[in-house]
Amino acid sequence: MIAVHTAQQVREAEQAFFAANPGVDLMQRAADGLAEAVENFLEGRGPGVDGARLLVAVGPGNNGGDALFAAARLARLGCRVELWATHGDAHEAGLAEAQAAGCQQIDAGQATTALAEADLLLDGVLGIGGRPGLDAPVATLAREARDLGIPVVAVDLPSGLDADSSTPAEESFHATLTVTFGALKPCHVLQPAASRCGEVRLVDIGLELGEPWALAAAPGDIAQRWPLPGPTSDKYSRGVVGIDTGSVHYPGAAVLGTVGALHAGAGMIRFCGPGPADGLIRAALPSVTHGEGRVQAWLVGSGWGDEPGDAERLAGRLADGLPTVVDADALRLLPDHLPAGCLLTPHAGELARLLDVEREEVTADPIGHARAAADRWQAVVLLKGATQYVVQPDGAVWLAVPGPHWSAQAGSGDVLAGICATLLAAGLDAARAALLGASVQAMAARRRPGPYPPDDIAREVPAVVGGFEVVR
Ligand SMILES: NC(=O)C1=CN([C@@H]2O[C@H](COP(=O)(O)OP(=O)(O)OC[C@H]3O[C@@H](n4cnc5c(N)ncnc54)[C@H](O)[C@@H]3O)[C@@H](O)[C@H]2O)[C@@H](O)CC1
Ligand SMILES: [K+]
Repeated sequence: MIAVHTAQQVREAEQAFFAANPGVDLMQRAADGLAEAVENFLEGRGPGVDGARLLVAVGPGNNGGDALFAAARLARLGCRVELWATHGDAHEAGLAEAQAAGCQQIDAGQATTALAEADLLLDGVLGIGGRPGLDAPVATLAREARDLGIPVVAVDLPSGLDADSSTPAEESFHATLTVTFGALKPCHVLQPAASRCGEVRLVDIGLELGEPWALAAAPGDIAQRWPLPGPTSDKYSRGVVGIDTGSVHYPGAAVLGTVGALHAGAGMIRFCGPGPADGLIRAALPSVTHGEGRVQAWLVGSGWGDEPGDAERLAGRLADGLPTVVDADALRLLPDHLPAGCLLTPHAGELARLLDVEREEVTADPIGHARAAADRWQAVVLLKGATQYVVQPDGAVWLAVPGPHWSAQAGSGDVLAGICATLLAAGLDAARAALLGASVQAMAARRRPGPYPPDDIAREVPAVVGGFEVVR
């Protein structure tokens, strides 16, 4: 799992480092890592470092300082470097060093001309001390770089972003590569801000960071944690999933959830939903059984619509006291108390309704709202979207492996709820079920980028899971 820390946590670690190591200059470590990353980028992209033309946008703080010391190193390696101090002031020692190494200082007007001929724009305008958004001349440069297709390497984070927020300001740089120091910050991993960062490279500058703000899963984490069958496995030990989803109006959601549960490796599925879906599942998925019986976890809510008797339908399933995935329409009907080990799977709109707030409030602070729901219902919340947040009642946050943007389509959530129910039935706790379920669906979608329907992506899950056995 990859640790994510807030800007404040990084600042505190920096202060502690300076107190313990008074003679060490962290900016030089950052500049070393940054220069090396730019060098690799130029080598990988064709022009190479010798003779490459760099435009460096330098802000007033230490982010600009990092950029200036790195620029000096790159100039000494043969780059032709032009510097624009975007706010007049620039890190004094850094500027002196860059000029001594042969970097040329230019003004705003010259920066536009220099950009057109640059192989790369180094964005050292603002880092973790930046307020969101860009002043007009810098915003213009950022836009021109995009229009001209000039690659941007961002120092620490693309200027204009708030380090701690998933929501990007309208004006920011759009980086091809972001070179960050000490730790990943929320903007590097949370969509849609993360899409402004491009590839993210972390440079270790020796900071000692405490408890992370969140942990982000990588594919290897999922491979290590996925429950695989062994020589003593049978259908009961692998887990029996009870599915009570679908309605007269929405039978498809029930089919999709059942497809998801089956392709994630359920030992057995008992489908207990109403008529139309039951018939469709009988025809399409012959291994699914039908009717009541012993199960180890329930999946409820997907495709229920708004029917009289839904509250009783939910209460009846929760009365079993089993771990339950509560999805979609059942989220509107939550009682005050849920059995231990339940998983709520709202998207932003459903979470907003659950908490009686506007959807925009949830998208502005997804984690805060997911925490509020997890605390109120003492259940794990999987908040779905471009970033999938797994939030536990104690406030801990995990981030699932991200998927391609193609996954944003009707039916993905139904499949995901089915995958999670299989993992609950296999005995995983709700947080692990959510993390693994959301991640494996994303990994399956990554195998088939394109507008494939969610059931096609579900049918890709066995190949991903089969690969876990090989890795372990
Ligand atoms: N904290 C750390 O551990 C380390 C920080 N380093 C670098 O230092 C950076 C942080 O430096 P600073 O704290 O000096 O902050 P920044 O360099 O991010 O920016 C602060 C300056 O920009 C001005 N400013 C903020 N928002 C603005 C806006 N929207 N438009 C115009 N001006 C704005 C502020 O008034 C201040 O003068 C990091 O991002 C990183 O690049 C590295 O040198 C290594 C270690
Ligand atoms: K920056």
